[in-house]
Amino acid sequence: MTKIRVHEYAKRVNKSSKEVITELSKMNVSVSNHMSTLDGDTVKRLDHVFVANVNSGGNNKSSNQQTNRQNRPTGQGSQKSGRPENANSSSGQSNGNGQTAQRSESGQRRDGNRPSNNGQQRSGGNQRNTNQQRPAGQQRQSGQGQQRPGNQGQNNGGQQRQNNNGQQRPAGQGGQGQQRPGQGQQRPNNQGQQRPGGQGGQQRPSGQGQQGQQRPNGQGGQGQQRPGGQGQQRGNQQRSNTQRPNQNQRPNQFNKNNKKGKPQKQQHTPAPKVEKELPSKITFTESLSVGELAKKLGREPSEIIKKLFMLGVMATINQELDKDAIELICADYGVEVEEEIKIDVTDLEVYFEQNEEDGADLSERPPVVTIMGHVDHGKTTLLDSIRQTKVTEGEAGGITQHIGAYQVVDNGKKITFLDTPGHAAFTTMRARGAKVTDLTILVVAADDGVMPQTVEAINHAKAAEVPIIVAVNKMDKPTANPDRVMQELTEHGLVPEDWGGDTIFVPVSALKGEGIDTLLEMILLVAEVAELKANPKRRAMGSVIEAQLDKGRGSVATLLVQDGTLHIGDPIVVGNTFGRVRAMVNDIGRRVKEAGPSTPVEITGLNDVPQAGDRFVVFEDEKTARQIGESRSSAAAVENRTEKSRVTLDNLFEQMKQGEMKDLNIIVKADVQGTVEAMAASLMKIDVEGVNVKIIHTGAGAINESDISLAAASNAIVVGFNVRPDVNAKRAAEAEGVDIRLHRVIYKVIEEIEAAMKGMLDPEFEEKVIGQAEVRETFKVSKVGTIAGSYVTEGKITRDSGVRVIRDGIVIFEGELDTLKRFKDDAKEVARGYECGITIKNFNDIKEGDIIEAYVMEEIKRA
Ligand SMILES: Nc1nc2c(ncn2[C@@H]2O[C@H](COP(=O)(O)OP(=O)(O)OP(=O)(O)O)[C@@H](O)[C@H]2O)c(=O)[nH]1
Repeated sequence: MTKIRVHEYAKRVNKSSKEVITELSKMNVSVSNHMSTLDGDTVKRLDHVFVANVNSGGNNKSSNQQTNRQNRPTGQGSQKSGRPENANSSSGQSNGNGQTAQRSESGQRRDGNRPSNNGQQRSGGNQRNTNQQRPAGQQRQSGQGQQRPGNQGQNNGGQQRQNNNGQQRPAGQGGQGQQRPGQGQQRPNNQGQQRPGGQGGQQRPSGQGQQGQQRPNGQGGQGQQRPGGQGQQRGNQQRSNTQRPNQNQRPNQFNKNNKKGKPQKQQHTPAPKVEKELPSKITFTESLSVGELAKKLGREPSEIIKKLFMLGVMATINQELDKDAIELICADYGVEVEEEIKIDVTDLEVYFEQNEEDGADLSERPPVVTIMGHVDHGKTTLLDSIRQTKVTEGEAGGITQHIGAYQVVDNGKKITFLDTPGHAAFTTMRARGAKVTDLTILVVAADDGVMPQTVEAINHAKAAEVPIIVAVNKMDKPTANPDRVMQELTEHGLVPEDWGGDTIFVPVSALKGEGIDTLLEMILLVAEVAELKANPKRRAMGSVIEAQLDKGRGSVATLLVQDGTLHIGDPIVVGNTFGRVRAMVNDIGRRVKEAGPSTPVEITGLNDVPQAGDRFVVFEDEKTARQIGESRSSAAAVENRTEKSRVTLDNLFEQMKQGEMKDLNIIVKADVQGTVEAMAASLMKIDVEGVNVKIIHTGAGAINESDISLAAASNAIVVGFNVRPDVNAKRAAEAEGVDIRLHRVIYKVIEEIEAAMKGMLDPEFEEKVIGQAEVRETFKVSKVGTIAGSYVTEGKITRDSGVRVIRDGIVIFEGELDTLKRFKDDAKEVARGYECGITIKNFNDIKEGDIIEAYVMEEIKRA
């Protein structure tokens, strides 16, 4: 015999689970609850108790059972084949035999009660139902008419109660006897709908009685439902009737919503929970919360939380999970995970990185060339010379116009020259992120040789990893000595091809236009080797060469198209500005409709003035361009308010730790070349794991603006040894946030940088320059020494300040101030704009024009 649960059995024998459990305990069979299973033996033993009781209950009972048994085989074809429990559910109407039996019972009881209650119930309105139920429940529970007057009283009113009681009490077993036929009747009622005809004929009389009672009693829905769902409805009603009394005993087994008339389904045997099928793969960006992951996996969050708990992670439903956690959980479910990388659409660099995959549509593009060199070595003359010889050649009548760049054609091939000579502009653009230049022409005057700015230019080009062609200029001059130039450049790593190196040297005379063709030829050669390519079919992108606000035309920007083709009307984002390309003018002042790769054009139509070096990108539609432009501009405003994160010795270790720094770029400036070299060599020897010291530029003399712009572009630190920054450099360093470290003792420089790299930099005091005075006159006074008649040009000089004497940008003495006087009186401090007399301890070699810098040591408050 199949195993059966206590409650199922209880239903089968029309008893409550409690009764069955009690009986079991009497039999010494221990069961924990109504869900416990009973084996065949126990069932037989129980049958012995319950079925025997039933049988002995009187004629009615036996007839009842007979009716039951008869009903099953005869009335319900489907029941016959199914297990008793399934009989009714197979008919789709009710939940199972056990339940049906109960329902039938209660329904029947109701019917049984009703005939005598009829009149009262009608007048009793809805209470009638409860009225009927309660007795039914009582009868069923006890079979002895243990009515609950209280309940009935509440529901039905005293009169009814009495009547009910009155009816039921005398019914005694007879009441049960009445139930049985009802039970028999019940089934046909339920089944009657399914199988019209069925046993309905026999049962109808009592069934009708039931209906007759219900209808007048205002259970309105029933009347309407009857055609389709009468049996169900009735069943439901009966069920509800049955439930109420049963709720005390089996609170969870019945649906309280049954008033709605929905057929109840198997609630006593909970169906196994059908779990959603797992997805084969899920995707996420950055992270997922536990709740989101659960949703994606189609699982309960609690299940995920449990799994996390097993992995040692205490999580809540809203907790964000990192990639590892997500992967672990998904691996546990056997689900594949993919992280979607979110692209910041407002980052224009992204578009530049993407364009490298164009493949088939790539075609050759003209090289973009910058001319650099020392002052007066002939950069402007060379640019003019190239332009005159080549531009006018092809474009007769074209009025050359300065738009910051121009193109020439040589041997049918174009070359684009950036018209702003000098490395300052070059580096400024680079500092803004623009990698515009493909090639640098280093102009060196043959009569002058390598000069400081020549070296600067070399280092700027090297830092930008741009190949160099050397134009040895002024070859027409009798004093020209190209060999000397070559010799000197060798020392800076530019070795001519003739000498076994790979640098191209072209002797030219910019003034006379000699050697220009060869120079252009060489440019094209280098460009060819570099295989410069672009895709003219795509939307344009590039960089701003220069931009200004024009009174009549508004914002005017010269753009260098680096890839794609720019058209009139294109929606464009330029730096933090946006708009539509309204008008385009080329380098010879002609209006053009489109501009291909490496072409410089001047455009109007932007909402604001961008900056040189800004990137531009054309978008599909104006709305996108506007959105991106606006969000960039607001982001830029926020960024402006926050400090720039250039490397400084103070944040070096932090940056190294975060893996942002692999090279520590240093620019070394010192008073004499020998010191520069010594410094550079010592710095190179610093050996700290994880970071290389890279000297990107060295030079003798004061720290100038160019050093700062190079430092800014290359994220470098400037180390000054016995030198000071000039005014412009100071301003630039402040603006760009470049760290300048000034020293007078070589080992201290090394020590400081090494300590910074090891994260041990812990200076307690910081020097703060408080003012500067210019020596206007000197007085030699015996015993006192030299008095410097000075004028305070900046800040203030105080009695207790330390001083430095600076001559031509070089610190010649550092020491203490001895006396500070205003006229004849000692002064505590002298402010800017006032004259004063200064003497310096142990130093009398002061001269007119010297700068006295006053400083104090301030304690640094560490964060
Ligand atoms: N003899 C001779 N003189 C030249 C040549 N190229 C330039 N010069 C002269 O050198 C001087 C400086 O030339 P620029 O072209 O202004 O030099 P630059 O490098 O542009 O100078 P800055 O703009 O000050 O950096 C001018 O007087 C030119 O005429 C040349 O090939 N031969």
